Amino acid sequence: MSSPDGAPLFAWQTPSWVSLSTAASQFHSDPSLHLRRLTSDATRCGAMQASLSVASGPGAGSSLVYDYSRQQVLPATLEQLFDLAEATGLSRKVASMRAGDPVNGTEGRAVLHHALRQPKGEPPKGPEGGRLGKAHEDVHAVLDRIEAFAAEVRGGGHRGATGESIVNYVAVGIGGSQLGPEFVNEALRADAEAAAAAKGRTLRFLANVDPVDVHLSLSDLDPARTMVIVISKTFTTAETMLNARTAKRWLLDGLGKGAGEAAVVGKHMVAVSTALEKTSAFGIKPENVFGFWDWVGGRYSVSSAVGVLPLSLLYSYPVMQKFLAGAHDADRHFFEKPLRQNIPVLMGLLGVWNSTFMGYATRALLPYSQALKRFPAHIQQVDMESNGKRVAMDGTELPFAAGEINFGEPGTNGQHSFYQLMHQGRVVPADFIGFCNSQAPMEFAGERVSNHDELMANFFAQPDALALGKTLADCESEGIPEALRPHKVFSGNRPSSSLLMTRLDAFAVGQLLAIYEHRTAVQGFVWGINSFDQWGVELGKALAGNVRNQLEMSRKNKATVAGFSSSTSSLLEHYLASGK
Ligand SMILES: O=P(O)(O)OC[C@H]1O[C@](O)(CO)[C@@H](O)[C@@H]1O
Repeated sequence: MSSPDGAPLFAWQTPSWVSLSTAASQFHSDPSLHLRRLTSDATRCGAMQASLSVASGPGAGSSLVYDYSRQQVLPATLEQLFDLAEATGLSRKVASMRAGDPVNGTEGRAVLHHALRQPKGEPPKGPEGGRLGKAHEDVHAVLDRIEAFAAEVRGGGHRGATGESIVNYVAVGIGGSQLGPEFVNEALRADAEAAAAAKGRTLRFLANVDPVDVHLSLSDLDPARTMVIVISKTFTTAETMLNARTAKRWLLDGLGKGAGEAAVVGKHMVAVSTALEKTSAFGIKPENVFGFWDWVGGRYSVSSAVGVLPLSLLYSYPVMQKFLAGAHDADRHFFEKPLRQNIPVLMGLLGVWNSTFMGYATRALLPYSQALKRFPAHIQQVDMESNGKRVAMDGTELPFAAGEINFGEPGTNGQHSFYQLMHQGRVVPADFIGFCNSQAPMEFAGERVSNHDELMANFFAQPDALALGKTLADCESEGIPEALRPHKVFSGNRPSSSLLMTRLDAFAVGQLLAIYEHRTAVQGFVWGINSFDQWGVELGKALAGNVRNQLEMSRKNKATVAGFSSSTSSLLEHYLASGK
């Protein structure tokens, strides 16, 4: 992006930025732009939907409707957002990412998580075919190995050191090496096909270095029937490495005496990493290591071996192939649909509108599906680690706050928790996600139980409660006592979008993942930041290293606490004096 004289042009220097700022002021000051009025316009609402239908393959017959008519936008606002997208080179940047250019500038890396989902035998075409072709071959070489390994373990060909079949899998990893796989695991637990394939097997996630997490993950498992999967892109993450060493000791303690260390590690420990020399140094055999590549960011890695290996052990490889097919379906939609019908683009532009122009810093992810209970946590990392940045691609300080604060819980649980604030306190734009069919429909004595309809009644009602509100006049006409009326008024005009999908199966989980991954990229591209690095996590890690050394020295040699801020020194002294 550059100005006529060739100088770089930042998003905030474009004419669309100025017109969007003006439009936002109007939305905040003009009562005629209240959502109560905007949503009464059926033509406007009808135009504010985009969809994705699947005609054939594993997702055949499913569809996804994205309704954004309850966003505080007019058709003209949307046009201004598309102008901003054009002025900031969104389509060019998306094409660059697809082609494998190093769009992660500070690390000089390509960003190709979409290549992880490209179907076998269909290498990406185009001028970059050579580079992408190699990535495609590498991806499928690993997927083929996962398919064979999962079949071997699940079929009893690969047994433990004492000859028992391995039915428990403990995935040791943190951040992107845990949250994505955990979300997909939860999403499929009640899916009939996945649940049948997982019968008699368990998958747990050990992330926290807290010994309580280690205890809860391992203590009731039989090591003879357990496989530990160490998942770490870098194989240096302090928490994961410590937990991996602890898990190794737990296995050796339980099995090592008869079987010997090499047999125990060889049969019970596998790894997923890009750092193959480090996995060897840890003692994991090369044939038990499943690789991925520096062009897969940790938070974008669930469709690599990071997610596909542990979830194939639990649910079988064919189930995970459906997940990858769903993600690929949404990738194609993102790369090929025009901006105005493109769901991740619409979501991303509305995210920019709400956070940057309307001033709403927070957004809620509200799946009306218990199976998606870990989806908000996963997207929280995808989005906040990607877009929580302070400078533009070239290092220029941003004159606005990029990124959004993401949080969420499944409905209807959240309604009994934080929705009060969303209805009468702060404005929190929300994404409602619902399904036309339940994963677990219930019937007793031939009679359909209405739980899913009850759940979905809330999915449909809440966006209107937020948008339309309830006026003082409504309260009067309901005969509410005067003193109570102000407390029962809902100002409304609170934006949300609704995503309605046919069903939640492995294919749909893949679609949902890819849509939200791409939404985050869109926002980063428009803001002009690098959504694919994460330097902001480094400082805390370095300081923890200093504290770790101090604790060791103080415990061993009674060394006095030195070199910290006075607040930390005082707390450390208290910790050392009071803890064991
Ligand atoms: O997979 P690794 O290298 O252990 O990293 C785990 C997580 O740590 C982070 O680097 C942040 O600390 C994330 O980006 C990443 O997902």
